[in-house]
Amino acid sequence: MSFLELKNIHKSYHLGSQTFPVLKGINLAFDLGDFVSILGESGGGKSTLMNIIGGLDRNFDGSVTIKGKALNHKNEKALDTYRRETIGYIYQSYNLISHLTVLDNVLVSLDMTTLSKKARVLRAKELLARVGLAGQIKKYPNQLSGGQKQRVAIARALASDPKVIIADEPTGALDSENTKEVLRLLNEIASEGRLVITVTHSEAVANAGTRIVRLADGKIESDKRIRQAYDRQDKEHLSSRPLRRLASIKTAFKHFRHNLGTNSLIIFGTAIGLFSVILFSGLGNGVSHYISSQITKVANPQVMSVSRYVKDSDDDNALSMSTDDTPALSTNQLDQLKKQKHVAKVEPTYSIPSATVSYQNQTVKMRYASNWTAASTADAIKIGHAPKKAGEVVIDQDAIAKKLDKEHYQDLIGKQIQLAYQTNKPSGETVTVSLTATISGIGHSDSKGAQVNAVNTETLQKAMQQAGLSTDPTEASVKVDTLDHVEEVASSIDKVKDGHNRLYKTSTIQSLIKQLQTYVNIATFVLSMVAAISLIVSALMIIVTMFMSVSKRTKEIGILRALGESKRDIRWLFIAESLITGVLSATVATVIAYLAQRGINGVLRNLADYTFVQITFRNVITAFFLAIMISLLAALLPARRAAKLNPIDALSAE
Ligand SMILES: Nc1ncnc2c1ncn2[C@@H]1O[C@H](COP(=O)(O)OP(=O)(O)OP(=O)(O)O)[C@@H](O)[C@H]1O
Repeated sequence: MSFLELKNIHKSYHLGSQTFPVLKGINLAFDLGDFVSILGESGGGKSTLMNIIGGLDRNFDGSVTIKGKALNHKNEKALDTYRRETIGYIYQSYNLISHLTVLDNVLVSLDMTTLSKKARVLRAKELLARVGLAGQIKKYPNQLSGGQKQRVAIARALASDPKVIIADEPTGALDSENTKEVLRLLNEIASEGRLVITVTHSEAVANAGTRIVRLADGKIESDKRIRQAYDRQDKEHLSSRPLRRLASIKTAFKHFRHNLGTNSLIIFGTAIGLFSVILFSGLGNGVSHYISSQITKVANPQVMSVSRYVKDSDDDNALSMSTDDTPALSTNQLDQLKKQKHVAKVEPTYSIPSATVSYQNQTVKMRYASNWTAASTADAIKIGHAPKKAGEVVIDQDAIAKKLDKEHYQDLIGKQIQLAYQTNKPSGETVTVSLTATISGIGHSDSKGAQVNAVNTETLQKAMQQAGLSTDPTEASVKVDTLDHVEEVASSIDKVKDGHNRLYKTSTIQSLIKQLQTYVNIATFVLSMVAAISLIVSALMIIVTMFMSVSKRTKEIGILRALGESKRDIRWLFIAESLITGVLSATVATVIAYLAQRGINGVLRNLADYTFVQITFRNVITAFFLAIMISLLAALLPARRAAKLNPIDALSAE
């Protein structure tokens, strides 16, 4: 039994409806230790036969057997393994990978062996030293002479320790000196117990081997042994494995580096889209935090106001206030509110629409006042303290205090004022409520027009009672134990029923913040859409680049397939390159976004003492996620196309 046998091989090419038979029943048997030359006229089918022997061609009739076992040409994986383990190729045009160094060209094949990284590099260096290129390992193919290139190709063909070396016109492009060296090497390879099959036009080359097979008209014309075959030494063979993923990533990275100029532009273009996503999200964060901080300054978000629910009123509107027609909350109802889960405190809220303040001999009009509750913002009190004790009052700095004593308004603390206002009893009768209180603090609101005038609740209630008014409020302020429970408490109060009728209506400042934040989110979304469009452009850019890369690298794909890489390896090669582009783009985008954040915040700080752009870690992660998704999607089609290429067609690409 011979090592490799061709049995009744028939092969035809089809052009339209025409059939061109090229091989018409080839039967050949090859043994290890032989250096066989196949001679024949041009177009006689030599290369076609080599592609069949080498496991690149699957469409033929007949069979190829290795050690008596037929190769299954239908099984692509089996063919990948066959090429990887058994076959080494040497071509007339060298077919080295231009963006890899001499060493890396040899390592491509070694990356599909089970050797350790160190052993792979060592073997590659040994093989290159054997072909006389020890000093050239860092060079790129275009820095080598033709003879040197062919010697790299020989080293690469031997790298995975294959039993069969197929050499297609290996000396066709070489001068006589280099031809001699290559033939010496091929003989040496055969003498190691390998089978060397070479295709040639040259009688001189053929005569350097051990056996000459002549092809004519698609058949074997003659098969002559001219020298005894070398001794077969069936040595231990290097074992192979599918290509390491990391090796694909490394090759992708090397190609990426090789085209750094173009790739930098693509990265920059893609980064612009990602940068806008990060920056706009950061701006959205900053603005919504700004809005909530401004609102929190005016009111306490942990407190909600509750009034009686009136049908047909514009309920659920966070900004709506109770009106004169709203029924009052009874003491029992205030108790009911206090019993709700997570409620910390319930206080009645009274608003005084217009009052007069008298101090010594002066009288000043007070546009608005209320009682002091948890909803009042302690932040607004600039001098003194809140009117928490009976008989205390806080007055507004500009509207009242400065009018009473322009120069020394601070000295008003501790002084007594009289406050009076008129209101209607339910019967329609007008009454005057008046009280005397000590100024405990002077307030100043940050929001324009708002006045900080507040009377101690107990004091106001007493004055109301004296005027014959009920102290049942139309509104109550309900303080919740923690901010997280505000929504929950509001919805449970809204659900309280008296029989079938809903009793209360809540209004939380949190819903106002939420409402405003919705606007900010909408604005951020619109900006993100703009960013998304530039991301789509970026994705298209990557797709086009990848397609261009596939057509530029068609030959490389053929070479890698011939070396035994599978379709999956090829697909992964392009996906890896696209992913590298995506991840680097996201990195560049993050750096630019942080720089822009610094610049913009620096400028805006002059307008308001606030950091408006607040890029979070989550924004950055989102950008990376988007970049990875985009590059994966962009690589999908080109990578598929690359993987689908027929290795023979790919190899013959210019
Ligand atoms: N993909 C193809 N489609 C159609 N015809 C093809 C194809 N490949 C090769 N042929 C034809 O098959 C025949 C054999 O081609 P092949 O390349 O095997 O010949 P060869 O003996 O290697 O020639 P040369 O010595 O010139 O390289 C030629 O007539 C060629 O035109």
